[in-house]
Amino acid sequence: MKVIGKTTTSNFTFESLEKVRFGEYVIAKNTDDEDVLAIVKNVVAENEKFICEAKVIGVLNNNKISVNRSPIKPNGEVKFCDDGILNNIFYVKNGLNIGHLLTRKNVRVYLDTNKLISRHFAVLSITGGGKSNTVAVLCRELGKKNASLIILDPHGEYSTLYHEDLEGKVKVIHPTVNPSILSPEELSDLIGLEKDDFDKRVYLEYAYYTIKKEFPNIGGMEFIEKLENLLYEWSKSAEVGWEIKYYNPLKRKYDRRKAGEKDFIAIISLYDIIGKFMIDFALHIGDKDMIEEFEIGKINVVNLSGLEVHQMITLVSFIAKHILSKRVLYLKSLKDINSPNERIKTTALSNLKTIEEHYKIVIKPLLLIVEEAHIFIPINEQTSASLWLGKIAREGRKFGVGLGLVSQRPKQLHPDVLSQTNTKIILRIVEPEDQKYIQRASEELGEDLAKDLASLGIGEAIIVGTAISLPSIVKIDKFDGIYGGKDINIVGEWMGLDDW
Ligand SMILES: Nc1ncnc2c1ncn2[C@@H]1O[C@H](COP(=O)(O)OP(=O)(O)OP(=O)(O)O)[C@@H](O)[C@H]1O
Repeated sequence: MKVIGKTTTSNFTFESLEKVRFGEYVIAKNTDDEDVLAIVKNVVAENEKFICEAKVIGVLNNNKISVNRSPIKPNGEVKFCDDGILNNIFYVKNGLNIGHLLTRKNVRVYLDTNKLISRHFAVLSITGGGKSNTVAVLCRELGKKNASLIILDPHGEYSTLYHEDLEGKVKVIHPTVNPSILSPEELSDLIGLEKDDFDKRVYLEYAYYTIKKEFPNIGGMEFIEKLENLLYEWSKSAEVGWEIKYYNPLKRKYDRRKAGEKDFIAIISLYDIIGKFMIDFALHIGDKDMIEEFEIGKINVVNLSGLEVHQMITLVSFIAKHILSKRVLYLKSLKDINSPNERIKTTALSNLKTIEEHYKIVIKPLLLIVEEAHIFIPINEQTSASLWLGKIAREGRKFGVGLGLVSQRPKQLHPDVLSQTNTKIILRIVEPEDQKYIQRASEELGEDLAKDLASLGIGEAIIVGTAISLPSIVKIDKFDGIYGGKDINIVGEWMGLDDW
């Protein structure tokens, strides 16, 4: 194969008598006689020849790639890059072995585990493109490294996650929340109060602090029942225009408030909402703190299926907030135990004891994978979940809390958070708007790769970012275990009716 026509430092054309495919890796010499690795970006068949346009990747030395500063030697020889060189380029020690180069079945592609997690990542594709399979393969690889994972799973796709390498490592968590450890704000969100429903939110807060004051040790459903009873009493007082007595935590004393018609309406509708919440959410109200259930070194799958969106958002916000804050507190306490200040040291020791007893998962770095991330980090509003997931995206790297966003609606994802995901695993994206949106969120995804997105097959991904040696098209392994992602065989189930 031979270079033809003019060349530059970044592109050249060559002709070949043997077949060359898009995405193929070749080596040519530059004018400093260095080996330059390039990737075929376009092939034109002309009579018996193939005219190929190649894009320079960089100068090859000892399997490392450096910037190419000299034009490709005109009329120089071009040869296929052999698998051995590519395997060395794409191998990463302690990396995640997720698949092979699309054009090279024998070249395995590894992702750098530390860079993938510490700098966050996103898995994006149209529905059916292979996101869940990709996440399952990542779990398989991370499980081998005893990773601490939390998967927030709105469709319950990972509750059936099984692989022989993950024996005993998958823990499915039925999301329960103890309302008495939520903030009044979180509890208002959880029962479905609108952000601007101030009247109800104020009375919920009054009732919340009054019950906390009068029954400091109750939790779970008992706490909600006490709230409901108090609201009922208040509604009776408000109905006849009496005063309402409530505990004010700021003044640390009881206050009184004259209740009128407007208050009565707010209180009685709040009472009804709480009653409905107790019925709809009963299975998710507990007196334990869900965070205590997460186990270190395991894949903790929080099955959110069956919940309403506002309930999912509140639970995800609660998990993200408490995971980050407990991890930060743990690391701070590890430093504070060496403080000369006795009070700081004692507090730190007590915090470490509590965390090591109840919240082991934050003792080591951990990864939070958010499926259907566009629900929780929407472009058009600041939800309580996006507040805390955004904090993890911005600050998590310092504390060893990684974020993995999975979405089939990239352009509905908040751009600030998507752009914080340094590595992008992008499966088939057909919508030009989605392609442009992803491109704006990741500088490595050049025009040439972006236009390939629509032609990717199932499980074929363009991977860009710091966790992969080179931006590449990778065929992700088909997960050789079980997860909930396989398509339902609709006609097979219908035809099976004959046997009913
Ligand atoms: N890398 C792959 N190799 C072979 N088949 C794959 C691969 N990835 C996914 N598939 C198959 O494609 C189908 C859809 O996969 P998957 O559920 O991962 O897609 P998805 O993008 O998560 O879809 P959804 O958005 O509906 O969850 C499944 O039947 C799966 O077995």
